[in-house]
Amino acid sequence: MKPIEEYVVSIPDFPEQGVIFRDVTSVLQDAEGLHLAIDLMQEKLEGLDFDVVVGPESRGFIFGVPIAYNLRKPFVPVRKKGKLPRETVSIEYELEYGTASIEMHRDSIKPGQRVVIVDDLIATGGTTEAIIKLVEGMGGEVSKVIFLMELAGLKGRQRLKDYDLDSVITYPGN
Ligand SMILES: O=P(O)(O)OC[C@H]1O[C@H](OP(=O)(O)OP(=O)(O)O)[C@H](O)[C@@H]1O
Ligand SMILES: Nc1ncnc2[nH]cnc12
Repeated sequence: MKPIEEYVVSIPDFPEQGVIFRDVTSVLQDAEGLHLAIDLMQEKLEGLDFDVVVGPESRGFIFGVPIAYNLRKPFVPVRKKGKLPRETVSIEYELEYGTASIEMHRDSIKPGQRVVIVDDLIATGGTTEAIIKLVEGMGGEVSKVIFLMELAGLKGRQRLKDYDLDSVITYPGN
């Protein structure tokens, strides 16, 4: 089997000049790549006691749900603004390119619950920082944050230095 890094196709200048887009679809469209990605991410949670997996729309859903299912945990989606039907908590944040607003249902995390956040990629860390604020605002504790890919040059890890963060593939730049 190929190493996981070889399944990722990198596209320069997408969606704008200067960004190197690390395309997760190239991993997903290969049966071995998909299997390996989920297994390697899940390994990062071995021995960890926690209550719930939280993942952001849309690429966080792809990895968060199978990991939650395999470990028999609930999955709580973080959605882009205006999609959730019940009472929400929301927050605005900045991305590597542009700004966004995300929401969670207000009753989705109970005080004291230990949360694992799962996403495909950390760039600036803005998305994860926003999710952490929502989770902690509801009284949850963030036990760990895991990614398939980390763009180390964008310093998301430093931004989230108070949290236990792990990734499968690290790119030194962006
Ligand atoms: O560390 P950051 O700078 O916050 O960037 C990383 C986030 O950006 C991407 O999602 P995006 O908001 O593009 O949404 P998508 O998954 O729907 O494509 C990616 O899936 C992460 O969630
Ligand atoms: N460089 C990048 N590649 C893929 N997804 C991203 N999300 C934010 N930055 C990204």
